[in-house]
Amino acid sequence: MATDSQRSIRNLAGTIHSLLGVKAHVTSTWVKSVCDIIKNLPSEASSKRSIPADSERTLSHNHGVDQDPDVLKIRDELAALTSHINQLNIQRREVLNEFLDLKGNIRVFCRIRPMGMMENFGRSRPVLDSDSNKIILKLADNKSKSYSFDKVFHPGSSQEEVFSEVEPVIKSVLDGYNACIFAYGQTGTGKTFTMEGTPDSRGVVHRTIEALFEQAADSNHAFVISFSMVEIYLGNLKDLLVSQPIKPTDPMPPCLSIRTDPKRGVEIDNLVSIQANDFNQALRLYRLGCRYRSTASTYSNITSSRSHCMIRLSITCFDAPERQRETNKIWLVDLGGSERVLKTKASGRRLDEGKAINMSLSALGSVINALQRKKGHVPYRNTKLTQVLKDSLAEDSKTLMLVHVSPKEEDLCETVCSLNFATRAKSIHLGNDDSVEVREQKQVALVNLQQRMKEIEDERLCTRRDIKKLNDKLENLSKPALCSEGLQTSYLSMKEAQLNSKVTINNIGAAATAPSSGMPRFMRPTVSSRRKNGLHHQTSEGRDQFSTKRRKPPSHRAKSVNFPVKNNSGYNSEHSISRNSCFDGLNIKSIADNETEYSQDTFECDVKIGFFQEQEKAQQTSCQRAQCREIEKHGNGNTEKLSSTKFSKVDIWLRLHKNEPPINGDTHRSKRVLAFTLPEKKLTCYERSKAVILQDEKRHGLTRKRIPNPVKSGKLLDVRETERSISEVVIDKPPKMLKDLFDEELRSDSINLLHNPDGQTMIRKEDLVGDSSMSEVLESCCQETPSDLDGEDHESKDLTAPFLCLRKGVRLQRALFMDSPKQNDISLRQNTGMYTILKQKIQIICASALLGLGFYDLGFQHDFFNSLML
Ligand SMILES: Nc1ncnc2c1ncn2[C@@H]1O[C@H](COP(=O)(O)OP(=O)(O)OP(=O)(O)O)[C@@H](O)[C@H]1O
Repeated sequence: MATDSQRSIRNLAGTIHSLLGVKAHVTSTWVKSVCDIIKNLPSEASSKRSIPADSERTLSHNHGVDQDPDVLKIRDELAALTSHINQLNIQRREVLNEFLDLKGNIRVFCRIRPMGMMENFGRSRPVLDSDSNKIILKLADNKSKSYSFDKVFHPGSSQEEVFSEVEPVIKSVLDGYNACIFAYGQTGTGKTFTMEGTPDSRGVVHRTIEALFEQAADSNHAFVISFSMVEIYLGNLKDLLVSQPIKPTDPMPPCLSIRTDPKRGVEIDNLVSIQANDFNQALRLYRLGCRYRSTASTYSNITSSRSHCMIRLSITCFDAPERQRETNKIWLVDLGGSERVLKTKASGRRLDEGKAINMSLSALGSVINALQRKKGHVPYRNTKLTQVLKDSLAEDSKTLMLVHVSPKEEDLCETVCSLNFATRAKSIHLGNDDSVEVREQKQVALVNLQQRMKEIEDERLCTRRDIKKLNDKLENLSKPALCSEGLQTSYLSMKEAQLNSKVTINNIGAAATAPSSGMPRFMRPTVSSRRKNGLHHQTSEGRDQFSTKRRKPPSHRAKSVNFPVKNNSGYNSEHSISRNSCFDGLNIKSIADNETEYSQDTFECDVKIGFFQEQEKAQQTSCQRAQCREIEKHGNGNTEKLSSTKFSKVDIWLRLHKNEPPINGDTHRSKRVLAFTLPEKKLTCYERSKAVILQDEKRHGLTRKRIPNPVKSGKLLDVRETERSISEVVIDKPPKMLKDLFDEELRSDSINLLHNPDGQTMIRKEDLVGDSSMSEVLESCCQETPSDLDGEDHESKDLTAPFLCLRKGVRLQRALFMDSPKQNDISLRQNTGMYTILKQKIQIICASALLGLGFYDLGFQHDFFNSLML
């Protein structure tokens, strides 16, 4: 017997190998420690004896509860209801699909933009009439033309109404179908308003993401949802989750190319795709992407999109064989507006952008024409837009087109074009060739299906209510019994264990759904119950996040990004400070120029102090690259290189992307402190190193300056205040330029010195970090703690004080010591670095070349140089 057990322990490694199928992690030490544990286990008899009385009672009690006829009855009922709701889910899916198929794979809605203030006061008159499915165009000579669509939204329609028509598609997406929702129309007709919305009336993107996460959490499957955002600008794909190069020396983002994967359909190589665990995370990513969208002011629209913006949500579900496919996607597309050059009076870059948009829209039109006429060849390859949308316009995908029109008379031509385009799209799968009889039959079938769907939904709702009631009943039956036995603790720990295990089981809504996802589906709280219990992930933060409107007048073009706030629990970019500044409508036109705005939030701040950590760019990019090469392991053990960059955690991505402070293990070199003087607070500024240019500071009353000699100006206290407040706000670092590299070299050898009232020279301790040789020299010259930093008698011996005092009479050997009374900053500099020499040489070469050219231009080539030659 003993030998048997010894043998089985010896074979343990092999058994574990075969069970896990992973040999790499099972080391001999690990096996030994498992053996030790097994050896030290008490014998069967003793273990029986050692069971505490409480546990015995628990077991017997649980046994008792299990045997309780009431409990057994409830459990049976629950099982029956669960199976019933599963049946209803399947029925709902089938009916919905039938409904959508009958409606046509491409469904077209039309939204009429309200007449704006300017138009009401102008001579414009509306030329459209509409009912729920029809638009009637009033043409000249009392003629009219009507267009019918799946739904027409009149100018007063709300965002909710629009989304209610979109929602069925989301159900299909969770059923594994590819889908595409796109907004089409003339410039300024409200495409971005529909897709993006405003903080008060959120658009389709926001609602779709929310509904997707809600429905995923509500389903009995675990979904993995990844977020990507891309724009097609001037015919090129641009990843909106990757910061774009601003300066020539900024690293170029990886090239995005489109290819067709037999399994996954259309794929974009190198496109960043980040797994969002909940709605809030997806929203953060969306917000991040919106900042880089290309927008500009045009004659027709002060916040015109100059590109096609495309959001992709990829949905993966491994445990639902009934789904159409394991991974599917939904594209949410805000197309650029079609525009007439004569009308928009565009020139330069605006003109190029307009041309590129029109070209791709006309290519989309060609694709739709070909699909409508059922041509063999569909010209998908003509533009990036049609290439990307190829599999979303295919047979088994659901496409929604939201065509936008203007009611104005002067836009009649564009309105007719848009409506014709939409009509062609609408007829792609419904087929114009259907006879009237067939169409009528379809209409009847649609009404029936709609009715059936409603019935199923109602039944589902009732069943869910019943399940909830039974669940509560069951819990009430077990809970008091446990309490009476004094076993509340073990009950709670059991619950806790459940919660912990569930976090790993369920990928969706890690934080918000955690407390429930380990339970069977019917026991989980619904989205609304979570909201009631305060567990819902969408807190007011979510709203705040969204409240940052993408669009800014071009005057707010800026380089730096947002200001994530550090809270007690760490850095949290969700607290980005974002107040939409009032828009100076009068200035807009004059500022409109050939620059395209990359919407960013720099100016939206009531920030007092900014601070950022300079992370190694190289480290960041290499890290990104490493993730680009992420390998996905499949069940069969094979590995496959993923086509797109995948980040499994949104927080890691955001941290890397925003240069947020490292959490663990990340290295960083130095800190920069920016401080601003706010007019109302008169908070003094302090800036330790080179200025970072924030273009819009002045507009918002922010001024930035180097602190004058802090002691002389009595501002030393403020410096310390600044020190204390550093942790409040984080801002991004602009990318480095060649010039920055020169400066960096100087900076590495430069130390800022300050003076206290005793005339002592002080060095910030922080400055000593990083350059060990310099630190040693300086530390040898320093005495700990300044005698009096702020005139108060407090803690002058505090070793944590941020300053060191130089001992009197010390001479620093490594540098030139400039101690002019007018000079506020005293710097030690060594200008002997490689970059400095290189810079000097380049300057000399440039100067010589310019001199030579100057002489040549002055005509010396004949007299001066020729005479030299002779
Ligand atoms: N249904 C609507 N209700 C209220 N305001 C609207 C509506 N539609 C559009 N607007 C307003 O009209 C203006 C232009 O809208 P928007 O920027 O969405 O147009 P667009 O079609 O996206 O233009 P472009 O193609 O140039 O980007 C915005 O100020 C927007 O708020």
